[in-house]
Amino acid sequence: MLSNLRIFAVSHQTIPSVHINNICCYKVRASLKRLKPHVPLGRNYSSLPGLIGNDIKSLHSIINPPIAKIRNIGIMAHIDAGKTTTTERILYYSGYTRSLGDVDDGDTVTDFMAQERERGITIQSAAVTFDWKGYRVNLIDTPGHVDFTLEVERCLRVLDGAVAIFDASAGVEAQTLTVWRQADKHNIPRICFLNKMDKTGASFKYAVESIREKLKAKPLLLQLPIGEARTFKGVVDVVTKEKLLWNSNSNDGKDFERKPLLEMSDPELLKETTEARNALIEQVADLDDEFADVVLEEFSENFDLLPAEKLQTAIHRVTLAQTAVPVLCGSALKNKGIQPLLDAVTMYLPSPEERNYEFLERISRLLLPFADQHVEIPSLTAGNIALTVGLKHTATGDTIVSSKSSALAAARRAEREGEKKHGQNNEAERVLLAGVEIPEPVFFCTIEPPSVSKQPDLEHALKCLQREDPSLKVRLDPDSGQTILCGMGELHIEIIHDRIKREYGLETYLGPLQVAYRETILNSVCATDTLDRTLGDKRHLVTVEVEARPIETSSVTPVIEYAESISEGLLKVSQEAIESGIHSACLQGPLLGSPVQDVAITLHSLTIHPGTSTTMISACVSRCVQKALKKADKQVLEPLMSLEVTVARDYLSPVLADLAQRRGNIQEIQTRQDNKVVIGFVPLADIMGYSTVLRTLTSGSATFALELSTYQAMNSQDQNTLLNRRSGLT
Ligand SMILES: Nc1nc2c(ncn2[C@@H]2O[C@H](COP(=O)(O)OP(=O)(O)OP(=O)(O)O)[C@@H](O)[C@H]2O)c(=O)[nH]1
Repeated sequence: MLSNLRIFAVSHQTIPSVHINNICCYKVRASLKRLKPHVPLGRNYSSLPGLIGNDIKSLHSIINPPIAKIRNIGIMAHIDAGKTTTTERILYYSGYTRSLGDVDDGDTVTDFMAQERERGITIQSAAVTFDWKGYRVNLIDTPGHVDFTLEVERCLRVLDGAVAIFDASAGVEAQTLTVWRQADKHNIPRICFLNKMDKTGASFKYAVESIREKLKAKPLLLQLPIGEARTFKGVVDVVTKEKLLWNSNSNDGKDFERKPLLEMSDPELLKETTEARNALIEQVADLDDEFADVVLEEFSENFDLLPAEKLQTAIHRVTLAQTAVPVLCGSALKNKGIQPLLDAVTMYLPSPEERNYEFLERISRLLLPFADQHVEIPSLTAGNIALTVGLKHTATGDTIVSSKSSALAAARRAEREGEKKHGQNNEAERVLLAGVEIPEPVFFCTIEPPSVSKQPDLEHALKCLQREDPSLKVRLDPDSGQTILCGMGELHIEIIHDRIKREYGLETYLGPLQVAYRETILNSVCATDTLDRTLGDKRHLVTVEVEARPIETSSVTPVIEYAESISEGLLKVSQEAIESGIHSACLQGPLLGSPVQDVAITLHSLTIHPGTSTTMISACVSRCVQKALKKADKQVLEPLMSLEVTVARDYLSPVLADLAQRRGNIQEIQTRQDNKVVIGFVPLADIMGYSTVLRTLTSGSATFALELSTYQAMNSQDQNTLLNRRSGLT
């Protein structure tokens, strides 16, 4: 079955079977005789006799690798930067070809159009597949000439990553800018390869600077060249502190030696590499909070102890996030630096499953429901209701469309037909079906698996249940590390508990049910804080002054304001760090550790020492806001429920008497036939276990409905009792 297949080009030949997430790349030629499969696809390869050219050595790539081991990448650059030469080396080292092709001799694999071979340029994108160290790489060599940008654009749509090749003597050239912008548009993670390091005038420093300045990208220097121009003989791997030297007697560059840099033999190079590695670690830590935490917690004293794998994983994440680009160098013509480039492709560029496409979701079966029976159907027309099976990323309340473009097309149609809903400006929003409004959970309790080994099973069960029921929230207690279940009521949590047992075969233990309180402050307060830490050679210094004041929003999302002097020059990354610090401080109030509601936080002053990481900015702002909240007069807010009890006339009095004891506030008593309907408000803390009590009071004749109305301030006596109870004093 063809499914989730990105078609790059169409062939008139029938393809026996195509596997998901491989790129299908048949060049369409006028004569079928010349049709050349550039991707050996699927099983039954033998059914394509005679289509494999003599220059193609390996057929082991027929076996389909796991998706995590696939890399769909493109090569892009300015004309003549060396894409085709680099591709030829890649094919040779991977075992795809037996000999090295040469653009200047007109015998390359990918430039196979007559015009391409004659002119030594790439016109049409060519695709090849090869294996490298257990990875399947589908590679597209794109044209560098400005006239063929449409071709580049067509390729970029199907790629997961790209290698941008530069002429190291020229740096960023005009066409590089164009394709770079196209790659930006398609959100393609990239690595840069500074080619032609052997050429007179080659300059690593200059090329890196031009990436920084012209492309406005942050280069991550993963290698340093050993020599330049005529003296270029290899590279240093900055991540592992090894030198890679190519054998000058070897014609094809297959042989090279990789050796750790030693103080004795290479003192200067080692010093330079250590400095580059430290700078790289700091740069990556600045861009990746997870890595920053690892560095700060474990390796801040000595970066040399940081394992290469940890740095590589973080570089992979940063590359994927496109907040920086790894830079490598070499000389394709002189056969140097290509093998580490291939390692970098598999290590840092994403697999298809790591990329977000517009529609990934797959429906495996379509069913018509008849109560608890289902009948499988092949298709469905608009207006019907059916069930689907196999959705992995969809949760209750989502709208599924076949693609973003079909959503937009539907929006345009809806607009033409005058069905435009008022107040919704975003085109895509207009086609969304009304989602479900998710109420705030008011109860919580801890949930524990029968043994630690069952924790992953519990997490899986809760994840599935949450997708089905968005009113169920699960979080981790930051202090105890326990899993907390937050739900709409006692019955809700009981049912979840029961479903985990029945449907997932897990016997779990629930802690006592607790009310989800909130907190607020009653007066304006200011606080200042300074965070000063030195990490490696780098000083992180932040000083901040904030004001917290009460406002009326009924929301736990704080309103954030900036003094004019700050907002002017504030970088987006710093602003995000500040806001994340404020949000995290407001999630755990000083009284009960509950979310803080109805506050505005104003940033009055902020000084950031150059080079300070965003993690440090966040941490300092968070600490300062917590300080301010602590200083203020505080108030606990409790959930107030609206209650409706339907009771037979004879039982009205005991029900009212009971509600009076529960701090109930009766608004109205209506008559509905023989019944009385009591409508009012009651604090949640006083209505726990109400169903059992009501059943006893009314001999099972009453029913009730409970819903969160608002959060109200507790009176000081009740608040003190609660605080004392929580702190274990009573
Ligand atoms: N000195 C030097 N020359 C190189 C290197 N790589 C490629 N060249 C030369 O640069 C010229 C262009 O190389 P190609 O590989 O065709 O470049 P391309 O980027 O594919 O060019 P288009 O397909 O036309 O965009 C050729 O003459 C190559 O021999 C290198 O590493 N060093």
